[in-house]
Amino acid sequence: MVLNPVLGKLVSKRVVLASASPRRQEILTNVGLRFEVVPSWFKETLEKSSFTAPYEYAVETARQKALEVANRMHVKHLRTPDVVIGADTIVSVDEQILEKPVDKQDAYRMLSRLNGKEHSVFTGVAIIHCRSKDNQLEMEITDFYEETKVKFSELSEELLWEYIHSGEPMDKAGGYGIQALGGMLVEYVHGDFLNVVGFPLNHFCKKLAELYYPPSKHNVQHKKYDSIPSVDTFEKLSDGESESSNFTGHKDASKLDSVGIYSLGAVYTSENSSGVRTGFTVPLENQNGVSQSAAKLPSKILELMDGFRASKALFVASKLKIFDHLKDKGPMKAVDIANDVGTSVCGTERLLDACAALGLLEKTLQGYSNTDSANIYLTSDGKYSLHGYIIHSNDHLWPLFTNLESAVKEGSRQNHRAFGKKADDLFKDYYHSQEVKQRFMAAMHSIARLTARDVATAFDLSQFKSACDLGGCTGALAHELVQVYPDLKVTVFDLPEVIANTSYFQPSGQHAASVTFVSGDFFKDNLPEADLYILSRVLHDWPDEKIHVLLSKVSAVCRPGCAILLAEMVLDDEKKNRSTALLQSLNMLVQTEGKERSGTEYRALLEQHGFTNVTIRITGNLLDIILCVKM
Ligand SMILES: Cc1cn([C@@H]2O[C@H](COP(=O)(O)OP(=O)(O)OP(=O)(O)O)[C@@H](O)[C@H]2O)c(=O)[nH]c1=O
Repeated sequence: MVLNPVLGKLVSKRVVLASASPRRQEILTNVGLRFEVVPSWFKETLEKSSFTAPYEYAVETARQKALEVANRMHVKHLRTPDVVIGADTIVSVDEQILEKPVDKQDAYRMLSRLNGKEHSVFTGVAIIHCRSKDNQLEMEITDFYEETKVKFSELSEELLWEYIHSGEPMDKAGGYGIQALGGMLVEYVHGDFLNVVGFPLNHFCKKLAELYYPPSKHNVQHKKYDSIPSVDTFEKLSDGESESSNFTGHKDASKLDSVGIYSLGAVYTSENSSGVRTGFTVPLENQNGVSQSAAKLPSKILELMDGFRASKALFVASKLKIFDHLKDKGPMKAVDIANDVGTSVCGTERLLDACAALGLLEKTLQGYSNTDSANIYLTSDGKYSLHGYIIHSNDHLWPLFTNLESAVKEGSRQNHRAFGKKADDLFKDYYHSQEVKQRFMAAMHSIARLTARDVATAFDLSQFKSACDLGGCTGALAHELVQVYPDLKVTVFDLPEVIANTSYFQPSGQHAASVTFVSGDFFKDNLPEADLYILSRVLHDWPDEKIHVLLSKVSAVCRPGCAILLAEMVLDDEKKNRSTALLQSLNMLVQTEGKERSGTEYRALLEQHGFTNVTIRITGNLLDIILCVKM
């Protein structure tokens, strides 16, 4: 649950935490923020002597961490994040900056320096708002730092070594963790405790308040919040505001400009720490005149309750090909669109308005037109069209999901309830009619196009000369692979009824000849020879028993030095963090005998078939990638 309305502003945005620190992830998760974790590859090697104050070093490192991730995601991935958050925590004592110790001796040196003294912990934070315009990444960076003073007691050598041998110091700035055993070393803390742990949550919320809710014009002299505004302030300020997930052009940004806190391109403001804490409740009087707390809007729950309405609005607009119409003819008035697609004017107008409010369309005096992302993702011939998957979601997944309750009660797929017939396996359902088969193939093609770059580039695959994409359907991934690795030859292996229908999806181009199609059933038939076997979104369709059949066949033809590459949504071991993947697992429940699995579960499946050196790359996108070279 999002407790804080300021954090609520991030709910509809794609937020990325550019940090591998489990503490930062926990602090932000605990307050209900939803985000993806994409650890930064920025090496913390800035020249310390070039900074006049230690906090400047922390802020600059935080900026570089966040910038590296924002740039990498923009270049590598198809969806630029809306917000990237980076942070860097350092300990400063006697004008020296202490980061994470490299070994036990280093930890000892650090802790000895801190022994019996007061030191400062600085966390620099950078918040980058991103948007992609004409394929260029535009960023607005805001940053700040927080200082907390910590004093260590006089500690004996014995205790210091005992602490070092616990292993706790190694991944922590200054060589201690105040939140755990290291708490025993500390005499006092002045300032924000969470800042020491790795993330100054309070200051972060104030910064967001400043960004998203700048003071109103009549109050413009108060340029900065030194407290977090109360709920009613937010509601008044945010009245009528639409929460587009693709950042600006969005109203928040124009508000930022109008009050001059920062402006597009003019980058960032820094400020020092401000320690005021205030609560979030708004006092109200009940009928007896007794003060009580106002009910906070459970925005997350309301959003979930409405989720199906938004999905269905998108589905219907896609089915009616409204985005295709607007791409060719927009901007158009509702009445003209209704005439063209043969729908009622009043219904069409409501649908268009809802789509505009959801950020899918733009509404101006001239009429409705597509947003940039509608042109790319929602038109049926868009560069990364999701049209096929949206129609599949509407026509196939929607009826299945209406039977989710039965699926949960019975623990099994619901195809018979949704479509009135029982098929032995998943693909028989899809391939019983030409229409359903083509719809399903278009859906798989949509997702494969969108994810292919990640699958192809998560690992360097240039040592492989041939690959076989098992269940490779239309060949979308195969074509991406041969673009990235021009020397690679890829065989797409899929059921005969699929292979017979792939021609519609083939691109023309110089590498097209490097992709060939072979029909067969990977559970029964011989597999083509290859150096690399790829299973992208295949294993999640099947129960463990069937996966063992498939992996043993792959293992049998896989020579030493050859490899297997899996692309799946990989769950965290505790199965509690990735809602997209966990919902996908429900999707598997309603229609297959498969499920989404954790890294440990995939590792265990692979290891049973001689694939022992498994590397898992969490991409932060739709699919994570697992590579395993056979020894
Ligand atoms: C003083 C103190 C620090 N830490 C951790 O120290 C790391 C600092 O290193 P960083 O470079 O800022 O972050 P990182 O862990 O390398 O992650 P990244 O953001 O990917 O660079 C962060 O983890 C913090 O929690 C604690 O957990 N407790 C404490 O009391």
